[in-house]
Amino acid sequence: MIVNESLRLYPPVIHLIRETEKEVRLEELNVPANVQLRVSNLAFHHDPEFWGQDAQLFKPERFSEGVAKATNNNMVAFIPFGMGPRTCVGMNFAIIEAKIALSMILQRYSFTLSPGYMHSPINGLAVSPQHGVQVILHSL
Ligand code: HEM
Repeated sequence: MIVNESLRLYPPVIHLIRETEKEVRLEELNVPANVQLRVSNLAFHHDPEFWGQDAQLFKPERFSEGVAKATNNNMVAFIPFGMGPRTCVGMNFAIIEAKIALSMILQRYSFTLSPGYMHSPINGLAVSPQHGVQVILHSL
């Protein structure tokens, strides 16, 4: 739940890139050939229409009954790893790695956010905390 909610609010990749091979019609939009389209998963992830008026809040319990329930079966509402034939090949690896790292830390420590932490996510190669994440570890 925590991993999913983090990926929703702060997807490391904020848009999916596609390029038209030939002219295509997207509803009322005519897109010529050879145009690069950037589809903002970040916008979908923050859309109150999909997530409610509290879309900006960190609420891991949204995912308590799984992704399908959280998104109301809307496939584009939550796509941190993209979708379709070019979906991320590292998705399972990345999720398992995050869970293993978190559980290794939580077996040994509890932690709180340092008062010095400044919330400032920034998009570079991937979204990351601009000033790092300072935490205070408490040995268990
Ligand atoms: C939290 C971690 C990660 C996130 C959020 C992420 C996200 C993404 C996204 C959004 C795409 C584009 C999908 C699309 O265009 O539909 C992508 C593609 C890709 N990712 Fe990841 N990724 C992550 C970790 C990894 C890891 C660990 C690997 C490799 C071990 C990996 C390998 C790839 C590859 C090879 C592609 C290109 C797939 C293709 O074009 O066929 N990713 N990823």
